Amino acid sequence: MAPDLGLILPVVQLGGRPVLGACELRFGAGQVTALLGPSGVGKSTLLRLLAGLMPLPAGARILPGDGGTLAGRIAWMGQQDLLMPWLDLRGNVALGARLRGQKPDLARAHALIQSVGLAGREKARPAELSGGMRQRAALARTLMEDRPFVLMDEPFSAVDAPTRHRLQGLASGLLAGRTVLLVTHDPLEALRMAHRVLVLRPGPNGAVAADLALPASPPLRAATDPAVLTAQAALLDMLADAA
Ligand SMILES: Nc1ncnc2c1ncn2[C@@H]1O[C@H](COP(=O)(O)OP(=O)(O)OP(=O)(O)O)[C@@H](O)[C@H]1O
Repeated sequence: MAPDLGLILPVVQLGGRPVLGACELRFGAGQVTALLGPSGVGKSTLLRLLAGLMPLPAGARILPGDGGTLAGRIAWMGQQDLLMPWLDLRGNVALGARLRGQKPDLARAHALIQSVGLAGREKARPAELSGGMRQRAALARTLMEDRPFVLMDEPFSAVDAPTRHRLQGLASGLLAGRTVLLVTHDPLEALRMAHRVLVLRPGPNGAVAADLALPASPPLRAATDPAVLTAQAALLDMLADAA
């Protein structure tokens, strides 16, 4: 199982204004932690800081539970599939290794393509795939990296609701055992997939408005689960108040 992940942040300033309040967070080992909050609260900023896509402010610390660093141990999946239009599906899934000048493990690529339900489409270019298929390809490419930490920034928001529902199920199974941060605007997605939901709030006075540990039952939860529906209503209220 992947280690847990600690993050200590002072107030994060962007463009001369505070975005994320100071916080000390620990994301559970092998768990999915969902990050919700109003638009602009700093959810993507938090992921970008962890991914090294922006400089850490003075005093910030990233603390993987095994004492190592995050370098080379993060996979990223975003809202856009970022598939290369000139590569076929297999080429896209195996892209990371090729970019690093390594020989891709094509057997692994094939197995992942199968597990996301795209067997037989290996030669298809992205333009020949539906939006949901492209996100499944992006999921396979993310998992191809086989990293313990996975950062997901609204990974399913660009697809229709039934496709999103299926992708949540697929991703939950395939991400098991990894330490995942999932940014989403969708309370139901958070409640179905996550072990824990953090609601972020704007301003400098502490980044976390609510910290919900979800019932012990592992993801994926049923959308019809009464506990999920009650928590969904509470989260929607909380997000509406914070917006
Ligand atoms: N490089 C930057 N320079 C200045 N301001 C920035 C920069 N990056 C982000 N911001 C601002 O920081 C705030 C937080 O942005 P961020 O994208 O993290 O929010 P978010 O919670 O992910 O929003 P959304 O839910 O709309 O995607 C926003 O007001 C944004 O305009």
